[in-house]
Amino acid sequence: MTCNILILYYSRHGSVAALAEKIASGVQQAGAEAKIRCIAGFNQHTQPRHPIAELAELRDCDGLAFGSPVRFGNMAAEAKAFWDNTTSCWLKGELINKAAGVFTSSGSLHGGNEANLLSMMLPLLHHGMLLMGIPYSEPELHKTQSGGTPYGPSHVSGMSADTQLSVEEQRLALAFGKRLAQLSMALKTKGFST
Ligand SMILES: Cc1cc2nc3c(=O)[nH]c(=O)nc-3n(C[C@H](O)[C@H](O)[C@H](O)COP(=O)(O)O)c2cc1C
Repeated sequence: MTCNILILYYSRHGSVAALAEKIASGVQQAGAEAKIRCIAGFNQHTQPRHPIAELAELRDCDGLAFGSPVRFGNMAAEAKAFWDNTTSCWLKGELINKAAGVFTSSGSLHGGNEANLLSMMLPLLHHGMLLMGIPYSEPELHKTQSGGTPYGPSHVSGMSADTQLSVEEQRLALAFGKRLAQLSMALKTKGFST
């Protein structure tokens, strides 16, 4: 049985995209298929790093990782606009009982990355998704001096918008991807997710 995990993100400068790629590696290590798709910018003139997401890809996924940078303590407007266009999906309950988690990147350590992760969960809860994060059995959660939270993977990009992830941020993103894939496979095998 194949299990498709959609890694859906918005990123302007590449930090959230770098986390998406690490999460995809974790998904693949767990034996599931990782599909990375980005949300288009409102004024996008450059070629996106990954294909633009289609609503059908959201409908068809078995599990979802959703990423956005922090914008004034909240998700980017582009990411919010994507969810505001998912009413047809919500009306049919197409995401109910599918596993999901969130990831982010912020400029500063206390610039709202945890608040953003929590608020990014709200549309997923309205869609009936089953949210997961990162357990403290992951040793890097105790050690990280930058990103990586129990609410989901994160990166602190600093004033220079550095897209290089720390070792701990990378390992936590990988562990999150693996856990999301394992949970999605278990839900699908048991027939709990549709
Ligand atoms: C309009 C705007 C608002 C932002 N607000 C915050 C913020 O509230 N807290 C923070 O730490 N960083 C903030 N940032 C910085 C971004 O979250 C940070 O650079 C992030 O790593 C960008 O991710 P990306 O490289 O995937 O685009 C903001 C950036 C912009 C452009």
